[in-house]
Amino acid sequence: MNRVERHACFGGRQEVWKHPSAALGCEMRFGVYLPPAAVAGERCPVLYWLAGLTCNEQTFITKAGAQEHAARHGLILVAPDTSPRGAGVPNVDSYDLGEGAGFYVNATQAPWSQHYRMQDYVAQELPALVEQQFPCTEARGIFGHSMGGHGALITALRNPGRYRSVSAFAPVVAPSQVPWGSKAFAAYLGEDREAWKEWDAVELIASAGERLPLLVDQGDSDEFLSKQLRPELLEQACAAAGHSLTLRRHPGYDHSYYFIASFIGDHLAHHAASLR
Ligand SMILES: N[C@@H](CCC(=O)N[C@@H](CS)C(=O)NCC(=O)O)C(=O)O
Repeated sequence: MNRVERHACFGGRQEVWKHPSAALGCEMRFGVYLPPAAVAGERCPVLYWLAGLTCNEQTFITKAGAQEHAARHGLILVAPDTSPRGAGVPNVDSYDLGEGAGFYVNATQAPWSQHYRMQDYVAQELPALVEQQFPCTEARGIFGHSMGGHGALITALRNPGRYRSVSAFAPVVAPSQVPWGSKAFAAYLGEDREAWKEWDAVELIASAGERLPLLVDQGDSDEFLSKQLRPELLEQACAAAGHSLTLRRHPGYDHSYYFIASFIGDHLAHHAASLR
């Protein structure tokens, strides 16, 4: 594993690392923010951010403004890329499939199945690397945006006991029922919709093995709200299952990182309350 960037930031350090990924079969990069406590050698909890379509490991670290809050709470932030990339990795000329659009699933269909194993990467391989390299406690949280909000929800729901906290900004809550998710799942998982259920938060909520309370923020001027995000489906699923959900709808906010930056402090506080 090699460090490719290092910047002083709010008394701690923002870094970017690259490493060969066995799960994905390519080189991957991730951003890691080390709060002042971690720089001083104290073990800190780790909060994982999963970004949305078209993003990479730079998007969150340059746009969300999370470092100031992570410094205060003593949280390590880890922000991976959104898909495998590079020579030999299948891709198509489309912003919502292939590179930048891994959807945090393990693909089962050719040509995707050899490299597109983002669930194994974010839930297993990356935490193992991070916990080896940086001063971490065993407390993990996970959050994300849009496709990455979907990723955070399903990763927490599929791995009971692995995370202590979860939240999302404008998540794709029911990929099986919306165009982005249907397109990606048909390609990565095949046409059998039964196989999609284990990668769909609204489906997973009913039989969740653990009921971590969910914090979800959603802008009501989000251009993807009614077609792709559909938070009311998560509301209904949580009500039916007795799963705690705080869904906050914010008038005037869109889908961008300006929205994320406006409420990122609340999410860091939500995670710190469970992780510290
Ligand atoms: N209209 C966008 C659709 C994709 C999009 O909105 N991506 C969101 C996540 S789903 C994002 O965070 N984009 C990167 C950014 O805002 O920096 C595009 O084609 O780039």
